[in-house]
Amino acid sequence: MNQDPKVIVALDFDTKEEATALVAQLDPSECKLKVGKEMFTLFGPDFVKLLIAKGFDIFLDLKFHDIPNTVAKACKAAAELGVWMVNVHASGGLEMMQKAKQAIADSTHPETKLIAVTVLTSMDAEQLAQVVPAVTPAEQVTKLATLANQAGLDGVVCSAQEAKLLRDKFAPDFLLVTPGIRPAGSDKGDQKRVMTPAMAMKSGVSYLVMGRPITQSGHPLETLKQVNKDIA
Ligand SMILES: O=C(O)c1cc(=O)[nH]c(=O)n1[C@@H]1O[C@H](COP(=O)(O)O)[C@@H](O)[C@H]1O
Repeated sequence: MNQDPKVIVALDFDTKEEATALVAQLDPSECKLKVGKEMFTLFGPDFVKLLIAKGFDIFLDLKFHDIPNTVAKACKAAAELGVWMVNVHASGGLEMMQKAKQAIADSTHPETKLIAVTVLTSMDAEQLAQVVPAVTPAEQVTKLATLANQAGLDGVVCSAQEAKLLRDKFAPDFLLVTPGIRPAGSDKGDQKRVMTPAMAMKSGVSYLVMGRPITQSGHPLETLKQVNKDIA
């Protein structure tokens, strides 16, 4: 029984029925689950609590980005739902991340992990240049991860392409959580900075976030089992 599965399945569905039909096939020893903006907006905290009650570790991916006071209170509220992990955007700044971390520490669930999104995996160099000039994705990821580390966060969301760089720079327990994971031959969709599951783990990633390659595969359970085998 694996107490700490490495795959986080992103539940990006617009009906509760589709999500629960998938979840019914899954076991908390095989994967964790991610609830993001779409499902949280549609179905709220009760949906999250239902998944927690089934024994899954839940990554509540709401990517908070606001003034420090607002983000701190939102992170406290998220932690007190009993989720395993919460995230903010590192570009919200050092003070925002420090206050968020402190709010979780002062909450009823201080063990909740807090990580920061660096550069979205859907952005390539060209798209990044439209918002932050004269910097490569790797440089920007490193800069924001350094800030998150300084703020005392548990880790970052980055692409697996930056994982080796960050793994060499930070302590082994600094979590690298990587979306943009695509098994060989699968559709990239809107993801730009991608890597296969096995390569990502070899690069020092802590957890793989996978949505469509599993949920839209037609046989999600088998796909998940194959990924778990590939990274074992
Ligand atoms: O924070 C995230 O989870 C996240 C950050 C990021 O940079 N890129 C990214 O794709 N995500 C999320 O990870 C999931 C990836 O899903 P797929 O592209 O379907 O595998 C989605 O739910 C995204 O919202």
